[in-house]
Amino acid sequence: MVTVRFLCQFLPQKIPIWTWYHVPRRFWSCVVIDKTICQENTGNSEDQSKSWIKTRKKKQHSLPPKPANDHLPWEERLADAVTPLWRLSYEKQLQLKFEEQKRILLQLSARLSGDADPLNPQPWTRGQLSFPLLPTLPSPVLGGYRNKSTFSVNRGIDGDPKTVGFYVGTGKGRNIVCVRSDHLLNMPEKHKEVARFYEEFIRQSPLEPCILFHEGGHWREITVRTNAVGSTMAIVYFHPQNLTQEEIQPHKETLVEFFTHGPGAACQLTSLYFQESSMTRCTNEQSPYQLLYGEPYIFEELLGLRFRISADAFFQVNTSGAEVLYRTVGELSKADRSSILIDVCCGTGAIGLSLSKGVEQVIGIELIEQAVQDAAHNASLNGISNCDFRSGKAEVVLPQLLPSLDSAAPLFAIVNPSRAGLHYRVTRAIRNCTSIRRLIYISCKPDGEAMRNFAELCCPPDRQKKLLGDPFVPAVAIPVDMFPHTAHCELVLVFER
Ligand SMILES: C[S@@+](CC[C@H](N)C(=O)[O-])C[C@H]1O[C@@H](n2cnc3c(N)ncnc32)[C@H](O)[C@@H]1O
Repeated sequence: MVTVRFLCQFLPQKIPIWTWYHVPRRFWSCVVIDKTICQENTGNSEDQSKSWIKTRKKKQHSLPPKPANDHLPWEERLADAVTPLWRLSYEKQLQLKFEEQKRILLQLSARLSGDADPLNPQPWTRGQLSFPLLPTLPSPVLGGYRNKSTFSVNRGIDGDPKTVGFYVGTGKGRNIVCVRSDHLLNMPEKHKEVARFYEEFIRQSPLEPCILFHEGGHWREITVRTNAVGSTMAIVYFHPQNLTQEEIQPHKETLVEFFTHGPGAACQLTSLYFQESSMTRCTNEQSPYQLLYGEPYIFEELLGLRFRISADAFFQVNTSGAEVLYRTVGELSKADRSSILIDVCCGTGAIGLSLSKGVEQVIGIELIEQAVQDAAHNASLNGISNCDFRSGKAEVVLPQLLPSLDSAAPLFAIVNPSRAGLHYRVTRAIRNCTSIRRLIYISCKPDGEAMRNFAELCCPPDRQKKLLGDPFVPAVAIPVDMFPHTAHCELVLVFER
């Protein structure tokens, strides 16, 4: 490590990012806090003692430090943090993402094999997978593809604490700097514009920004959502600290005035929401999203369907990339008309609704109440009558639901959890439901908790863990790139038994 650090001093200043790509994970997770990619769930992992469903170990890489870019302008350092592949051709990005997914899947294969017999090496020890990994499917749009962005408020390059952008540096390193996002390739102009005007607004406001909750201050992040026809929803997050409703009210009015009749009117917001929140993230039930101005929802078109999206609801951030993802999932599902599709972590219902024509029934399960209401609304909005969306934690709903369906019709499941993966009760319920012969797992972080889920689905039967059904085996994997220029990639993994 020290040697590598030493040698790095002699490398040219502008080191292409891909030079470092062979040590991707540490590099990838280095600096940025991007809260808009996925909502977290409360995945819990009891029951992880058995050796081959191992608890995720702290990653042990003998890595060089991330490329020294301290000499670069802040904007470039931010681009390196948020969109670390931005210097590469898109072809090269896809190839690197493919290699990274392969690395993860080789890890999975090794894990499923237990302790490999050194006298009888398994294919994956020679870098081969036991199932096909298809090439990474590209995003149809490469620039400004995000339909949702969340901007932070923190100290900027000039030390002004009322700066709106993204972070370079880490909390741990106490070197966070908030940098405006005007140059980021994945961000549409409209998001940048709203962020700029929000900064102008909070700089005029007599209230302080909230940087560390316990240090006081009020103005927090802003989320911007846009759609293809130019609607723009902004959600301002505000820490109330000790202010009363009467004391907050004038600031809400000033915010509305600024964005409807003041300089911010240039953004042409179609919705302005305000959420008082004293936690990193609050659901609508914990602290209601208050509509200060405009339309309550934003609408999106996808695969010929129309979707209503509430402030609290998830929708994939790259709409045309999501079309590729859902089309791929549809092709892989091999569902027949008599089957029931269980759409676990269904959000606003996009997967289930897009596949509903080909199946007898769709049952979606989703934690966020507003998303469930959207999903039900979206079914009727599109004249679809065979979908039933249930609200609650999948780990509570699914173990009750599956036994009641077990012999009703052929079942197949699609799971698309947040980064935290599935609760073990979900994987156990699927594993023990003998009617489910085919499962599609869509993961935005396959080397995280999802790896534990894969092991739970594929391990030999284990009475102690109540994993009784036949094990699944991976059948095919397809990476789908929904996040050009970043290191993120969605992985679609089909399991069969
Ligand atoms: C990656 S999103 C996928 C949403 C949807 N499949 C789509 O493509 O739009 C994950 C979803 O899981 C939901 N979720 C998180 N934890 C959950 C849980 N324990 N039970 C049910 N849903 C959960 C989130 O609210 C979010 O809507």
